[in-house]
Amino acid sequence: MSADIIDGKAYAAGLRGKVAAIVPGFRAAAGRAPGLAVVLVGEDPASQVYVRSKHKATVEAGMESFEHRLPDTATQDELLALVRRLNADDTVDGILVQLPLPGHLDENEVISTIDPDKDVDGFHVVNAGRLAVGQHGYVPCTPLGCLMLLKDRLGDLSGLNAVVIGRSNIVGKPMAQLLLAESCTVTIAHSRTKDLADVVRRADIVVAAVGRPEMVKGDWIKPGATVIDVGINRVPGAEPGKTKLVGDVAYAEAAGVAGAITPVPGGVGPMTIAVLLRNTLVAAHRRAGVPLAKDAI
Ligand SMILES: NC(=O)C1=CN([C@@H]2O[C@H](COP(=O)(O)OP(=O)(O)OC[C@H]3O[C@@H](n4cnc5c(N)ncnc54)[C@H](OP(=O)(O)O)[C@@H]3O)[C@@H](O)[C@H]2O)C=CC1
Ligand SMILES: Nc1nc(=O)c2c([nH]1)NC[C@@H]1CN(c3ccc(C(=O)N[C@@H](CCC(=O)O)C(=O)O)cc3)C=[N+]21
Repeated sequence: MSADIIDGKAYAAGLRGKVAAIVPGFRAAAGRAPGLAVVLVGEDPASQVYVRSKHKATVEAGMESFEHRLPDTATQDELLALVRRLNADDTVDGILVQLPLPGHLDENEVISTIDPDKDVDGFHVVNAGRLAVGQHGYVPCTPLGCLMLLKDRLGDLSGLNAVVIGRSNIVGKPMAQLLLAESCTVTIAHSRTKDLADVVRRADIVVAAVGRPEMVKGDWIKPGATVIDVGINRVPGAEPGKTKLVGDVAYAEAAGVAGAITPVPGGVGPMTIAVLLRNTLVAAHRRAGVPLAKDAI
């Protein structure tokens, strides 16, 4: 048996296309384009790559991209001042501060300073609270992207056993909230979970967000289950000096058992960026008071 491959890259391209198709109507109604500000502190190479692909995708969708780069010597006060300036700037609908920040900076304080209505990452406690109680807000891009792939594949998720491995504020916890809101029976596993393999074996849906290369083995997967691999791990490649990306799931093994599985790369990663554009488009409509049909995006 061989699992269907869930093509996140193709789904994400479709979502970006939908966003791009809605932008002209927003421009006509609001007299400006939706705007996304991305803040990058320091020179981390992986972060630079992400920020560049976000910029490219934003511009391709017809939206305004404002990039702000600060040196890694930037102080907390300088970063907070920039965030406050972006909060006050009416042409900015979404603000994303690329994480992780250099160690001397306080991420929590930075995120708390972002206007929750511009928090298109969905990291502010106000948005985490809105998600927890079922109010409209902004949902973190990666778990929302995972949910879109799951619903596209499975339709109604109610009653399914879902296991989320990882309990971070940006992936695991909001993923569990979303699955709960879809009426799944949700288990959240983490580094202290006992008999993780047995917990995973009960799951109709497995979302792995751990950060450990190929930790989830094929024989942990219930036959026919849907496997969403959030992990992005850079490991040594076949040739010396080269690296490759692998997920948190042992892909080849798991693909022999699962019903469907996301690859790495080409699975969840591209969805994260597409959902960021989607969240920015929604923020622009809400902020400008331009109506957006509920099922438009
Ligand atoms: N595709 C994308 O767009 C994105 C991908 N990622 C990737 O997803 C992965 C997770 O990211 P993130 O949530 O930020 O990571 P964190 O490091 O914040 O969280 C990892 C979680 O995994 C748990 N964990 C660690 N070891 C084990 C173990 N042996 N068994 C079970 N659980 C374990 C931790 O448990 P505990 O809480 O007990 O320590 C923690 O809850 C990373 O590979 C990251 O690169 C992240 C964001 C976006
Ligand atoms: N404020 C903030 N918001 C984020 O959403 C955020 C962040 N900080 N910091 C880092 C993580 C990670 N993240 C990814 C985005 C795209 C891919 C992606 O496009 N991955 C491609 C491959 C990219 C490659 O080849 O390196 C893929 O999986 O196919 C991966 C990971 C967003 N993050």
